Amino acid sequence: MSIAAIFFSPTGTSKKGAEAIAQILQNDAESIDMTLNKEYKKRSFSENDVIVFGAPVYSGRMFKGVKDRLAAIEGNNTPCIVTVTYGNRDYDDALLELSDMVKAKGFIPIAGAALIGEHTYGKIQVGRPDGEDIKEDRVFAQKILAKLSAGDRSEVVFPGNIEYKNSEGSAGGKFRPLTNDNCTNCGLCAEQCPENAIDKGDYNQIDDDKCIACFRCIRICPVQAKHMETPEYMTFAAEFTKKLAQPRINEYFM
Ligand SMILES: Cc1cc2nc3c(=O)[nH]c(=O)nc-3n(C[C@H](O)[C@H](O)[C@H](O)COP(=O)(O)O)c2cc1C
Repeated sequence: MSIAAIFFSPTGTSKKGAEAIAQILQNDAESIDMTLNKEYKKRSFSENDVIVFGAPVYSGRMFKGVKDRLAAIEGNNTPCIVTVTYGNRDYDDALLELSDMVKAKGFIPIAGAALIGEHTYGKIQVGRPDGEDIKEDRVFAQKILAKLSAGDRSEVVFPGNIEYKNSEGSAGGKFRPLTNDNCTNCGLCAEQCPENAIDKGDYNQIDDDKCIACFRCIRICPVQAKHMETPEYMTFAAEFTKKLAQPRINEYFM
């Protein structure tokens, strides 16, 4: 039996939840990071394996590129746990969409969760998932273990609209990070950009069509050269932070 966490996680919050759950199921669970847009090794899982999927909510949906990345992954009646992480606004149809996506690939969602993570924009639920969230994830994972050991592989039906919102799906956000004079041309941002949107010869240049505004480049830049400190963004971020101040709770389904 192999247990793996498979995730798309530009700023690392979805990774935390998926890995926390997978590690309770098996302490040496594999981590398969599908954040980058590249050719992934084909993987096929059996009915004896268990996969924990994780991805962020983008505009109430899955980012379109998640489906492309999952092309390399195949289940064969493989039980799975679907988790989405969202920034305290709402997860809308994203959990249902991820569940439908993996079902089409041969997985059986026997549990799932909509988890709170720090929002990419503004200062919303900063630091989440925190220690308390991870504790809750672990309690949930213990319940999954009990379900599995009872031989119960019943599928969970998740909330959401059958006709998902935003019919086009999510292509990401509209903000385009800038680069300041701190840049040392180390190239990390371009290497780690999930959609290869940053020009490898000129890190100032961002391909508008490719960038998904995930802000991974801002989070990982070792010298804080990538930023989004425009007056428009700062105004938006302050208002958004105020609007989403009331914390929501993690929701677990089994
Ligand atoms: C383009 C974009 C759209 C987002 N849409 C939503 C949303 O609809 N609802 C929400 O609560 N959070 C939304 N968020 C916040 C992310 O879901 C949240 O920050 C998540 O924790 C990021 O996951 P990651 O760290 O795994 O990349 C959005 C973030 C981005 C970048």
